[in-house]
Amino acid sequence: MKKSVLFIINPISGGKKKLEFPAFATMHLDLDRFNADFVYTEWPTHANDLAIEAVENGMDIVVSVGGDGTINEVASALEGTDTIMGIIPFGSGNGLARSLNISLSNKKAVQILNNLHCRRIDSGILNERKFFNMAGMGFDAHISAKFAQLKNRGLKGYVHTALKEVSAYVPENYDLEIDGNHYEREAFMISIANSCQYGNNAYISPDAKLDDGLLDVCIIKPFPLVQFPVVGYHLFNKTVHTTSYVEIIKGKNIRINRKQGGMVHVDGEPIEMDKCIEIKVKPLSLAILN
Ligand SMILES: Nc1ncnc2c1ncn2[C@@H]1O[C@H](COP(=O)(O)OP(=O)(O)OP(=O)(O)O)[C@@H](O)[C@H]1O
Repeated sequence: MKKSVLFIINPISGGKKKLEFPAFATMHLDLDRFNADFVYTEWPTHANDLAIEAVENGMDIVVSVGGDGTINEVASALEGTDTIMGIIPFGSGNGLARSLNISLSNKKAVQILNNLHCRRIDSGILNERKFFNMAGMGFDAHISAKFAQLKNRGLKGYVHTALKEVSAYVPENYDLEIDGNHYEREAFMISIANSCQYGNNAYISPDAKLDDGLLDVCIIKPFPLVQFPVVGYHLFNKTVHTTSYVEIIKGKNIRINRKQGGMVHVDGEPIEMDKCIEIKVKPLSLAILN
């Protein structure tokens, strides 16, 4: 029997037009195996509504056509259900797709769906908000909030925003409890990594595995601004965890107390939250075509 598949397309992700996508996907999809439908999101969070509806309607597969934010909305609906997720990377950073080795070529990404090969990955939950690639607080959450206001998405916009904001940013103090152990740290930012990278092959936690039942708490300590290019070099060289600026602690149950409430991000989507953050891992809770 043919599998029903719904493609949920974010028209703005990655700053790329996607008007041709349904015709393109139909051309490369194995139509002996799939009945395909396509829908464009019309507002932020719409992908989540559409994916919830698809699960209720008994769709076999829902494909996110977008970046990590779109994946987050779709996967949040699919996680813990029998509906399988597919990914066509069309974002700015594509962190999860890259970590899963899903090709950035649209044609190859569609052909991956044809194989119907499925794997399960862990997900994280941060104060009731699910995440699948990366969550965090501190500088990157601050940048996510600024970036969300930009019309011009993409790596260039992100780097430009980060460079503009970094000199004025003040590191914060955090109390952490990770699987019962306590730590007090001053940090430029804290990333909770399910996958190994933020996106664009910036590897914050090169050893992180998507299916090990663990999250990697990456504490990025304050560093002199002149070291910014050095830290950047190590990020892209998969060696940042060997520098004195990054400490990584793996765990399942994580509690982080800040001095005051502020921005947090889940898969790059900024959210204002209270000062206490509780994070848990849900092992192997999402099935993905890969
Ligand atoms: N029709 C729409 N109009 C405006 N915003 C939308 C629409 N559909 C989705 N969005 C929002 O677009 C934002 C960006 O999506 P997404 O994260 O997938 O792309 P990206 O940021 O370019 O890529 P990445 O996260 O991989 O860097 C999300 O916050 C999502 O809620």
